[in-house]
Amino acid sequence: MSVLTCKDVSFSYEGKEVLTRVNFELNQGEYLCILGENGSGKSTLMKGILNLKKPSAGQIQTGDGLSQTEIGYLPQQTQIQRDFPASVMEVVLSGRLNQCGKRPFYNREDRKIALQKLKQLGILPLKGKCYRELSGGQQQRVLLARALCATKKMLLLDEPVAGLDPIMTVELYNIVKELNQKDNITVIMVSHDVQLATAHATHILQLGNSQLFFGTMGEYMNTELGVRFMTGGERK
Ligand SMILES: Nc1ncnc2c1ncn2[C@@H]1O[C@H](COP(=O)(O)OP(=O)(O)OP(=O)(O)O)[C@@H](O)[C@H]1O
Repeated sequence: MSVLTCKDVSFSYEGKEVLTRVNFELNQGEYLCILGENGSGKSTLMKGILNLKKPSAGQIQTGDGLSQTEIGYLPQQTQIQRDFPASVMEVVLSGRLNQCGKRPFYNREDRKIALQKLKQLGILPLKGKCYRELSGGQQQRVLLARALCATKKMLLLDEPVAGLDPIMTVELYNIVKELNQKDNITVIMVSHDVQLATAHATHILQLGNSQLFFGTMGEYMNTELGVRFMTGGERK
């Protein structure tokens, strides 16, 4: 049974369609990389999967025990978010907000999970530090720990390595690979960094305001589009 299904999904802003008829299914433990040029609809689809934007047509369904509120999300970071004046622990704990329901405070279980995720990502010693004083790579680990507080099943990552140096970039992709391969977390990632981002992907979805390709990585590399995109003939 699929964990996520997009059936004939389209999106519009102010009546203008920006993404047309997307169709794909993912199973638990798969790793999808969403590719496409600027403005091709990648972030819009991410918002749809997170239920932050309603499709203008079609349906997005979660299954196999996953609810839409249980998806961990690592958003694209803006400068304002980079300067967020909160402690690392506060940022990570905020990943538990959806699980709090009507409860207006974090409980012991929330704190236990936040500490586990900090430890898992090797950043426990940073827990009392101010988020805005961390390096870009440390900040992304904190945001990943926050996203993991929201889910055991599915992670959505929107440009997770933007602004990171090459070493931190490889480190972050390796962490995501481990979460996918060891913990069987389904991964959906948007990245500009085609070669590295797709290295561990099982599936590719390429958008160009409609669906240009969906299939396995192997199938993608057998298409002219795949070869052109992966070898740099077409950027982003
Ligand atoms: N809030 C909005 N209001 C109106 N149009 C929007 C809005 N957000 C996005 N769009 C338009 O929808 C289209 C798809 O945008 P989207 O951000 O999903 O693309 P993207 O593939 O994520 O781009 P990028 O790689 O630049 O982040 C673009 O033409 C964009 O201008």
